[in-house]
Amino acid sequence: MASKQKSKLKKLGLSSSKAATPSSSTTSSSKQYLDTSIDGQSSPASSSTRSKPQYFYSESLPVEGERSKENVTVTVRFRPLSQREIRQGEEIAWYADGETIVRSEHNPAIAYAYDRVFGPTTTTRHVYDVAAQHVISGAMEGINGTIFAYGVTSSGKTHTMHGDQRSPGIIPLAVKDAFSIIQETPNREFLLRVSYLEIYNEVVNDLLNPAGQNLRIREDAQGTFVEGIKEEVVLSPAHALSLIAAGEEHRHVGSTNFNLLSSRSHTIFTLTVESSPCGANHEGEAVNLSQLNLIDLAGSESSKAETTGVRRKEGSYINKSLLTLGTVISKLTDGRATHIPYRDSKLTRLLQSSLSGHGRVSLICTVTPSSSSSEETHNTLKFAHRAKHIEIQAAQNKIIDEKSLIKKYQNEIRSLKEELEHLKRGIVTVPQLKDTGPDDLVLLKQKLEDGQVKLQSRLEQEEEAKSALLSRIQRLTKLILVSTKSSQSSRFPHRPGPRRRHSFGEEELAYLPHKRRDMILDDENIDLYVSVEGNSETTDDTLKEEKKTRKHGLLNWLKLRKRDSGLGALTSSSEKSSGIKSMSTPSTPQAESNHFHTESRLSHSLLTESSPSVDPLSEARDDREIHEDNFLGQETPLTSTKSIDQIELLREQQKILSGEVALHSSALKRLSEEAARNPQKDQIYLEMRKLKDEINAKNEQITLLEKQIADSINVVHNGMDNLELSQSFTELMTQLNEKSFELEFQGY
Ligand SMILES: Nc1ncnc2c1ncn2[C@@H]1O[C@H](COP(=O)(O)OP(=O)(O)OP(=O)(O)O)[C@@H](O)[C@H]1O
Repeated sequence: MASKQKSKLKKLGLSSSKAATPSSSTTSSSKQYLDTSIDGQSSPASSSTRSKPQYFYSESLPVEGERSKENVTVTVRFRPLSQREIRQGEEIAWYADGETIVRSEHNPAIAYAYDRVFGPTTTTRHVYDVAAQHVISGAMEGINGTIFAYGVTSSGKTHTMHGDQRSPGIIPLAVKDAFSIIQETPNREFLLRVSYLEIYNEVVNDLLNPAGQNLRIREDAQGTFVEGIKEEVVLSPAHALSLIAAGEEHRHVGSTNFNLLSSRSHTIFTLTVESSPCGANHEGEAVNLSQLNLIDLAGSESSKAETTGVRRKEGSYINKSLLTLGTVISKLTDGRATHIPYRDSKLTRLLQSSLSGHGRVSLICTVTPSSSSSEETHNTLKFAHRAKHIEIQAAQNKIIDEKSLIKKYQNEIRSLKEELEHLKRGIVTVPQLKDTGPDDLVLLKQKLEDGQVKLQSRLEQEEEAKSALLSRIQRLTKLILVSTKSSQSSRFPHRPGPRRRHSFGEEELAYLPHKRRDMILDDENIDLYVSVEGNSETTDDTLKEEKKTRKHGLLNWLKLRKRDSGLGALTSSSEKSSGIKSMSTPSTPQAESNHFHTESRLSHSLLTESSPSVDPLSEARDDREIHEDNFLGQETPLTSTKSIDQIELLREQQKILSGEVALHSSALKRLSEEAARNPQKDQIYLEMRKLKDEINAKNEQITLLEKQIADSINVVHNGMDNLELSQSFTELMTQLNEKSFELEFQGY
C-alpha cells in the first residue's frame, strides 16, 4: 500500500525520486535505462510497424555545426492534475518515467521515448533551456526556427508558450534571450521586428492591427507569407512584450467545459531577425535573415466536449486543421508520399517552410496525466512519435543587400551623413574667408550691407535642414540594435559559455498576464506544483520577483536604477553615439514601409544612461557616428536635456498605465463572462468593482500625464528655438565684426 502511494506521488511529481525529476537525472542514467528496457517495452506504434522496436532517443539535442541534418526536437510536458480532476477522483494514466520515457500506467509495456520528457513539476525555464534555446540562438545566427506547443485542450499549451508573471512562457523567454544574444554579439548589428497573427475558423487575422482581418496567404520564391500583415520594429524586450500583450487582447479565447479560457485560435508570433557585421569594411557582405515562429496551437477537442453553436464550429475548424497537420507530418515521414497536403489548411500552409525542413523545429507536446484524457494523451504521444522522424536541414539564410531592411537603413544613414557633411561645409565657409581675395571681401561686405536678414534666414533654413537630417539619422540609427560590449569578445563563431538567466524586470513582467489562466485551477492546486526537491514553478527567483512586484507596484520601476543584466548596456546605436534624447518617438520612417512602426521606450534610454558612460565601443564605431555635439549636443543646455528626459519619462508612465488599463480591461471582460455563468458569485462582482475603480483611476492619471507632456513639449520647443537663434546671431555677428575689422585694416 505504502509503495503504491509512493508510486502515485511520484507520478504526481511530488516524489523525491531521481528518475521522475528531469533535472535530477542525467543523460547517462537515462541511456542506461533505455539500454535495459528497449527490447522489452517498445512503443506500440513502433512495434506494430517494425520488427525491431524503436525509441526516439538522441544523445544530445542538436548542436550547431555538428550535423547538417537534424531531426525535429520533440519533447513532452506533463501538467499536474488539476484540482477539478483530483476532485473527480481521476487517476494517473500516463507518467514521465525518467528523462525521456512516457509510460502507460495501465500497461507498462506501452512506452514512448522522446528527446526529453518533462514531469509535472518542471519549470518552463527548464523546458525553454532544453527545448527552445537552441532554436532561438539559431535564429539569431540566421537559421529559421519554429517552436510549437501541441496538445489537447487544457493540456498546458498556453501555459507553456505564454505563461504568466509567475512563470513566463517560451515566448517571453525567447524575446528576452534574443536581446541578451544581441548584447553578447558586439561584432554585429541587429534589426528585430515582430508580427503576431491568429488563425481563427480558417481565417487569418492580424493581432497587431485590428483592421487586418481575413488576410491572404501568398507565396513567393522564399515561401509563404501573409499579405499586408503589420510588422513592428522592436527596441527592447518590454517593447516586444507590450506588443504581444496588446495582440493577446484581440485573440479569440472562449470558455469550454474543459478550460475556462480556452484558446479558440492558433497563434503565430514571428520574430524576424536581420543582422550584419559592424563597421564600414563589411559593406558588401550579405545579411543574415531569419524568422523565428513561436506557435500556440488551439487544442484539439474530443467528442466528449459538450459544445454547442459557436464553440462547436470553432472546435471543428480546430480539429480539422490539426488533423491536416497530423496528415502532413505522416506524409513527410513516409518516404513514399508524393503529395504533401500543405494547402489543406491555413496552418499547414503557413508552416510549410518549417515543416518541409528549412530550419530548426521544436515540438513541445503538452499532456495531462489524467485517466479521463488517456486516449487523447495517447494520440498526442503518437503524433509526437511521428513528428520525430521529420528531417530538417538547418542552414543559415544569407540575403543580398536590397532585400534587407537593415542594409537599407544602413545605406540611408550613410548617405544622409554625407549630405549632412556637405551642408555643414556649406555653412562653415563663412569663417574660411581669411583665404579669400579682396574682391570676395568687398562682395561680402556688400552682401552684409544689402541684407543681414537674408543671410540670417538662409542660415536658419540650413540649420533646419541640418536638424531634419540629423533627426532622421537618429531615428534610423535607433532602430538598429548594437551591443555595448567590446567587439573583441565576439559571440560568433563560438557559443557562449554559461547559460544566460532571464530575469524579468518589473516593466517586462507588467506585460505578462498576472494569473491569467489560473481561474480553473484552485489556489490549492498550486501546491501541487511544488516539488519536494524545490523544482517548482515558483522558484526562488520568481517568488522574489513576485514579492517585488507586489511590494513596489508596477510603476516603481520608473525610478532610475541600475540594471542587473547585460541588457542594461544594450542600446540602439544612435543613443550610444550621441546620448541625445529624441523628443519625438522614433517611429520607423514612413517612406520605408507602412508596416513598420516603433515607439520610444524610456527603459531603453534609461538603460543607456545607467550603462557606463565609458563606452568601449564608441571609439571603435566613430565611422557610423555623427558628432552631434557640433549641433544640438553642446548647444542644448542641461535644462533642455532634462526636460526631454522628463517628457520621455512621462510618456513611458503613460504607456505603462495604458498597458495596465488594457490588462485590467481584459481581466474585467473575462470576469464578466464568468459572472454571467455564475451570477451568485459575489466575489467576482467585488473583483470587478475593484478593477473598474482601478481602471478609472488610471485613466485619470493618463489624462493628467497627457497634459503634463503637452506643457513640457511647449517649454522645450521655446527653449530650443530661442537658444539656437541667439547662438546663430552671435556667431554671425562675430564673423561680421571680424571681417569688417579686417577690411578696415586693409584700407577698404
Ligand atoms: N505545467 C503546468 N503547471 C501548472 N499549471 C499548468 C501547467 N500547464 C497547464 N497548467 C494550467 O492548466 C490550465 C490549462 O492550461 P492552458 O490554458 O495552458 O491549456 P491549453 O492547452 O492552452 O488549453 P486550450 O487549448 O483550451 O487553450 C491553466 O489553468 C494552466 O495554468
